[in-house]
Amino acid sequence: MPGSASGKCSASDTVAVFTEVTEHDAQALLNTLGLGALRSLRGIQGGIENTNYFVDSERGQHVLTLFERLSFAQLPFYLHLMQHLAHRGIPVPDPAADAQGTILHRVNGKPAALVNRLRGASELAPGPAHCAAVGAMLARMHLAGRGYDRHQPNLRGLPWWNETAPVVLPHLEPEQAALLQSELAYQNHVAASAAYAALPRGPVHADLFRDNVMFEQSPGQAPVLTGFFDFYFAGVDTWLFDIAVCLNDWCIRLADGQADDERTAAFLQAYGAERALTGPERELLPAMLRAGALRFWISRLWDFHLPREAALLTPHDPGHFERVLRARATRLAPAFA
Ligand SMILES: Nc1ncnc2c1ncn2[C@@H]1O[C@H](COP(=O)(O)OP(=O)(O)OP(=O)(O)O)[C@@H](O)[C@H]1O
Ligand SMILES: N[C@@H](CCO)C(=O)O
Repeated sequence: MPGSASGKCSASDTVAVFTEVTEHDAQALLNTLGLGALRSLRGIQGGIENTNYFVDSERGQHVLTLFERLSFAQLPFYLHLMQHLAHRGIPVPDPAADAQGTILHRVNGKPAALVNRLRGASELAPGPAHCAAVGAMLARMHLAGRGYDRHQPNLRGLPWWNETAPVVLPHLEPEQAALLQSELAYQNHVAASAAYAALPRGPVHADLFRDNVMFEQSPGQAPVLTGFFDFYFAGVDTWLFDIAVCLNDWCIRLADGQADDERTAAFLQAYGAERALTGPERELLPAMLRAGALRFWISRLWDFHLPREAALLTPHDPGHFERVLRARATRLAPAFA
């Protein structure tokens, strides 16, 4: 298949990279990590960026990821962040270390990590209780990220929007191009403001959509958040940007891109109970909601019009985030809890 000598096609006969891992390869890694005998190994077909396997060992249930795009040089920031957060009680996958403390490994020539498997499942139709759980855990994660000593900017931040907008603009209708250019100009203006400079910042997830959170749910009980995962767009940015990305997914009606007030209030109230927003954060929330929509509109346009080889089973709909941006640009800020 194109782009992956060792790859095979997924069930949907697409060209996403998927590297075969044998039981022998998996056992060798488990030996390195002191995790005992392999009990089972099963490929996960869901992902579009990486090769993922469920691995059961004598010591527990894990997920093995072979990174198809990220390099050995890029990965330590993400993996050590996950370790830092996990060791501070945030439910995120904790990369298993060998006797020397190494958490980035090599399997079939690819960079690889083995993490604990989170219990539960994603909730793709969240209610206020799910949004509250995500808001509270996001605030706890931000606070737990203080003191993380590696630095990598959000690689999908303002400089990337400025670089990528000219690449996608030729593919847009004039009215869409005007919206993109005016919003970009506005975001450059916001980023140069004193209020923006005063925003608290640190490591952020930056892609905490519904499909990157797990819950366990029993009938009649409140949902229990069992983990955040897929940290491979994380970087150092404003905490408010992370909040905006979440509000734009968890608290939006997917049908029309409009905010859902009840879910928004639940999210913000729960976040604020763990960490009160500062004055500049309250001031800039409407601008950052627009920034969060712009970020995913641009990346989806880029994926849609300039698909990379061996990626993207189904490009996400860029029109959704165009609608979210239009809605955010014409609506007043959400009420604060
Ligand atoms: N630590 C984990 N615990 C439980 N399940 C996991 C874990 N990591 C990944 N998964 C499962 O594997 C699937 C694919 O993982 P992930 O979303 O990270 O794939 P990806 O190809 O890296 O990224 P994406 O498709 O989101 O761009 C997830 O939807 C989830 O079901
Ligand atoms: N969450 C992104 C996909 C990349 O993880 C999107 O919905 O466009």
